[in-house]
Amino acid sequence: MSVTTDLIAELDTQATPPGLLDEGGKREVRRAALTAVCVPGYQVPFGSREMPVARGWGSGGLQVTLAVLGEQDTVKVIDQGDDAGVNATNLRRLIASTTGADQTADTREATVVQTRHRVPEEDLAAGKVLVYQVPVPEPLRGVEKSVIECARMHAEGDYSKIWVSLYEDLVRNGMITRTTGYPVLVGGRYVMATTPVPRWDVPRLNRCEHLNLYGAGREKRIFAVPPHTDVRPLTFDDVPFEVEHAPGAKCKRCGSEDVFLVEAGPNGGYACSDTEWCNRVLDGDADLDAHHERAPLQFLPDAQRRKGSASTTPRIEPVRVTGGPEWALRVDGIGKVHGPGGADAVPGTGPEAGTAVSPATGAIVAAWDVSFDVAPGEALGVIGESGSGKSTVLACVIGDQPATAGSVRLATVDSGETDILGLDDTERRKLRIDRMAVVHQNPADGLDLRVSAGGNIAERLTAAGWRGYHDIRRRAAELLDRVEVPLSRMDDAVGTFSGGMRQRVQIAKALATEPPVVLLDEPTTGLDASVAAGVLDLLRGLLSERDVAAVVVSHDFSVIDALTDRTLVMQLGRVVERGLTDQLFHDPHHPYTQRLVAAARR
Ligand SMILES: Nc1ncnc2c1ncn2[C@@H]1O[C@H](COP(=O)(O)OP(=O)(O)OP(=O)(O)O)[C@@H](O)[C@H]1O
Repeated sequence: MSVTTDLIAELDTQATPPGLLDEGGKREVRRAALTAVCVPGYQVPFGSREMPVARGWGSGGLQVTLAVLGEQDTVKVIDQGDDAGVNATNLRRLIASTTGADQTADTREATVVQTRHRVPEEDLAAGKVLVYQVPVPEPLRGVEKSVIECARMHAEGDYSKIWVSLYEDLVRNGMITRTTGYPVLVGGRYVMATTPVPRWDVPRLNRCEHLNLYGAGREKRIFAVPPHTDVRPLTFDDVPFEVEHAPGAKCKRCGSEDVFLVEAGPNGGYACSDTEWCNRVLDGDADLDAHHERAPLQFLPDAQRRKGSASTTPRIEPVRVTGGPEWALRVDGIGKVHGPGGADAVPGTGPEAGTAVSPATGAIVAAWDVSFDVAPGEALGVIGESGSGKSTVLACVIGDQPATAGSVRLATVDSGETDILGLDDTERRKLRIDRMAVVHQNPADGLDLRVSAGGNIAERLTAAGWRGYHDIRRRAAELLDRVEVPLSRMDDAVGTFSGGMRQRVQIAKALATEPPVVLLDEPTTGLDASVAAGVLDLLRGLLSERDVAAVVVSHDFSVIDALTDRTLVMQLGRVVERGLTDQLFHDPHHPYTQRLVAAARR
């Protein structure tokens, strides 16, 4: 803090205080803060300026405070809960000397309070502003590394990864142990990190009277909880949110029990974290009844409440339609051209031309004019050598690649009337929750290997709206049992599993929401022959006992023969033969099919 201290000493000698933040900068902060107030919980980007404190140590909070303070304001700064700490004292003096605002240590007198770790025990009245110094604004940090993916998840309200992190915490510790930065749903829309306050302060934000402004200098974000906004801590229906509290703990100095307590030091015991409140209680200058009434006592830990309470989450029924088309999935004329020309690149490619490369444009015609449908309870095989275009067709169907031509319909979407290729990315991603599941060749593409087997299944279930912790565990156990993963491994990270077990977990996850369509991309490639045979057996059983429509993509006729009823044979992006799998296997007509069958028989 020596830079800050020197600066303050210099500022103290000047008659007219200079500004630390130019007026343009303040305006930008105020504009961002206004947007943040209009969209509660949303992180608004702003052009964070250099401040005489390190980024991550309060520069965001300082900029917000400087931008909102006027000369008639009175500012208070707390660090941890204490007005007298070095950081708090220096920031308060710096703010007062550069803005002309009055300074105070009394929350009742302050119009703007800057804080790092606490909401003051004295509730802030309407019209007051609480500014937070935010070190980590992103609630998805820790569950998602990509900033772009975090933005997508916020935009789509896709918070299943946060739910999985809460699930994993419960599995490991029997309770949610997360302390600061507890995730909350603000205004029913955005998940926000309540950084850096303890869980004790989280319920106190709900429908509070004052304005909360959060400034993150390093991450260049401002967000807000305006007065009277709903702030709900994320928790499962059957796992109550709890604040930190040790039974019987009270402040050694003032005797308060209904406050946030910290350990008192080497001699043990507890003390108020909010030193102003503690002093006022000792001086008889605190409204104890009003404080007690608003303390988050209904959230005190209660082991009885934690055990076996029933969830209110209704069971999600498999999505099925009656009276619609006979097929569950219908693909018409799918085509994909990599490179220039679109449909104009197609002539001169395909099996007859002996190439997938367009003579006209040089583009690769990965697939063209591929059509099929699959009925509930039926499995369709798509077979071809490497490079024949089968994965491309699958990628177009699931939305991983935009198709150049064709249409894809699901009976469960608008009774098959809507071409799902015309839906936007968000809508297509939602279809993958309970309408259409994929089992990837590489389990790492379908699973988070750091998360437990149960947690991976929980991700799909929470995305589908499941909010009962015990229901989720029961469902995950049922599925893992069905795919023959020992239940003793349910809470182990999938990264510690063998390839065959990972594939089984991926299959369990794909089936978790009973989707009517399942797409399997080389489901046994990469597994040892005996392990692959076990997975094939399992899939055969699962597909026959469920009313799903399956598409199985493989280069191996023995996989197709084991699982499917009908098959398409693909070569250089085109379907060259189709028919009943049995027939194709025993009486292949096309020379290419004959080669594939011969290879499988060898
Ligand atoms: N992004 C891309 N850019 C250019 N060409 C591509 C791209 N992706 C695939 N291709 C080409 O499209 C053709 C079909 O590829 P695809 O991966 O669909 O075949 P596949 O039958 O699934 O093969 P594999 O079994 O090896 O995955 C191949 O010639 C491939 O090189």
